[in-house]
Amino acid sequence: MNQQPHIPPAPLAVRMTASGVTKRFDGRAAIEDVSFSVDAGEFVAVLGPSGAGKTTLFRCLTGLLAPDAGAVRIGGVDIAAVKGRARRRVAVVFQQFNLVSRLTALDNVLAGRLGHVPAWRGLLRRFSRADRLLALECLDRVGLLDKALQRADTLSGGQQQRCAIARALAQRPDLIVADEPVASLDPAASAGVLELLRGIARSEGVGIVCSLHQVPYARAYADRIVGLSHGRLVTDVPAARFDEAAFAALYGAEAGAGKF
Ligand SMILES: Nc1ncnc2c1ncn2[C@@H]1O[C@H](COP(=O)(O)OP(=O)(O)OP(=O)(O)O)[C@@H](O)[C@H]1O
Repeated sequence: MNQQPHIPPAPLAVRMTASGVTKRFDGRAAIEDVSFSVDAGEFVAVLGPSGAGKTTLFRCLTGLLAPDAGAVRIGGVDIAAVKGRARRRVAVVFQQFNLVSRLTALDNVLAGRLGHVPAWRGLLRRFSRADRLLALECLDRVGLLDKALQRADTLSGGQQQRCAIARALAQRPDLIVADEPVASLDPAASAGVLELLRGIARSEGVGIVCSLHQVPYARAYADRIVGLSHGRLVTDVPAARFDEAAFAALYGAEAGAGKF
């Protein structure tokens, strides 16, 4: 297998735009009037204290929740208006990887093709040669080609997350939404996964939105940082400009500069 697998990049014009997104529960806004965009090839980190609305925002970005006001457009399409397989425009990477433990890494990555193949093929796991080759290329891209036939539950945490990223890539999405993808990993594995995500944004042209708890990771790996506080977007700056004042504005001065 080639050292640098050729996975064709998503069209460069594609990006995510959230405009005026508001979601209320029992009349109370979990997020309110949130607007930001992600360009193709861009890695955007979402920061914010617990309860700020990150989960609600991410559920709106993936189309799982329909906003009460505003819209999320991916490649110009309102994601809340598309159903089922059409949601393949957005791939999700989860904190707990969400792999099928008894399946091989390759079979897990092939699950990323389910939105592209006829339902009967998916049910019978009859994937085409082209799909299998693409899945292998995605495993190669994340450095796991030699683990393709290994059961997912025999992989390390970092390898499992890489496998989940390969599954997301196999979906050929316009946007990858990574929901605290390193919260379950040790520092070395975390750095590897974030490095990989940043590289994928660059080389595959996909947009990446990634929630993180550790501010230093966001500053080190993201292109831009958006900050949510009490459901509102209070920060949207290039990562290099996210300074101690921005940190204090987001988390409160008492949060402690040690976390910066
Ligand atoms: N299904 C729901 N029903 C009622 N209230 C909800 C629901 N989901 C979220 N909320 C409320 O919306 C607000 C934002 O919650 P959300 O889970 O989006 O925050 P978060 O930033 O993801 O927090 P954390 O980092 O702790 O997971 C909270 O006040 C929460 O109680």
